[in-house]
Amino acid sequence: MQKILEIEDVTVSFDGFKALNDLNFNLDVGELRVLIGPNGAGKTTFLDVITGKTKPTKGRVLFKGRNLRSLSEHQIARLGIGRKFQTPRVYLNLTPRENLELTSNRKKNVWSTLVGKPKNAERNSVAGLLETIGLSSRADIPAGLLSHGEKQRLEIGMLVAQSPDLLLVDEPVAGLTDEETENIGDLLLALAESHSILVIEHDMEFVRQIARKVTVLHQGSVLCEGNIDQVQNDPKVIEVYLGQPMDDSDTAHSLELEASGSEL
Ligand SMILES: Nc1ncnc2c1ncn2[C@@H]1O[C@H](COP(=O)(O)OP(=O)(O)OP(=O)(O)O)[C@@H](O)[C@H]1O
Repeated sequence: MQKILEIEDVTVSFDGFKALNDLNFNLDVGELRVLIGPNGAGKTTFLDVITGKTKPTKGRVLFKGRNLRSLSEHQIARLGIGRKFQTPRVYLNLTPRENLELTSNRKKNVWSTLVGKPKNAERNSVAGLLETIGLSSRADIPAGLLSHGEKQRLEIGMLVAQSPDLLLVDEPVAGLTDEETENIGDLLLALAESHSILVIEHDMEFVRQIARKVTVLHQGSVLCEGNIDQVQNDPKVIEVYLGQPMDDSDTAHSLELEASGSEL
């Protein structure tokens, strides 16, 4: 299977503290993977080394076989990596349609004339995207009037409008209702048919909805990888989530694991 992302022995040190520690990770082309781990496990740093925001102290990050070492964040984004941050960043006074047009146009000016693929362009047309993200009937109202979940879907649409090959999605369902959470899950599953996707998420019910394979990060390394049942029943994972002194948010994470029906 062809790899879209290869992380080889990556360490990131901050003043001697290893936020990532000899990390190895691969993502297949077309795969949808979920990354979980307790607070401070290195999840954000993991995304930062992929986007080039942080450079590895040691090791290599390859995207489509290309070493990203000497590339800037901007160059890496143009190679086809799109990142969605936790809080939606949409233009609230513009409509969803205008938000999507703006993102598509910006890309067109800069880049798509060079790499434009008609099929993708068609799929990513604004009308098609509005349908994909379930906002066709809300396309022409100010985005400020959308619910939090709808804004999240709009921002995912804006990301897709830039035609990335790899989508990095950071905690997309934090603070959403159950129904909105399920909508986001369905959207990511639909996008997974034509993209490689890496999602960071704590909500285990959501992880169960979308994940085929889960990677657990702990102290900057991969602790365990497998399907959701394998991961939730792995003694090492149980220990990490429940066997250590925890702050409040760690407790919240472990409770989510419990609530999801595992044997924890
Ligand atoms: N710029 C930095 N300088 C020093 N330490 C850092 C820096 N960035 C991250 N760290 C440390 O590295 C560790 C991993 O942080 P990171 O934010 O990647 O974890 P995380 O898994 O995303 O956690 P959370 O779930 O709380 O967001 C933490 O202990 C953090 O304090």
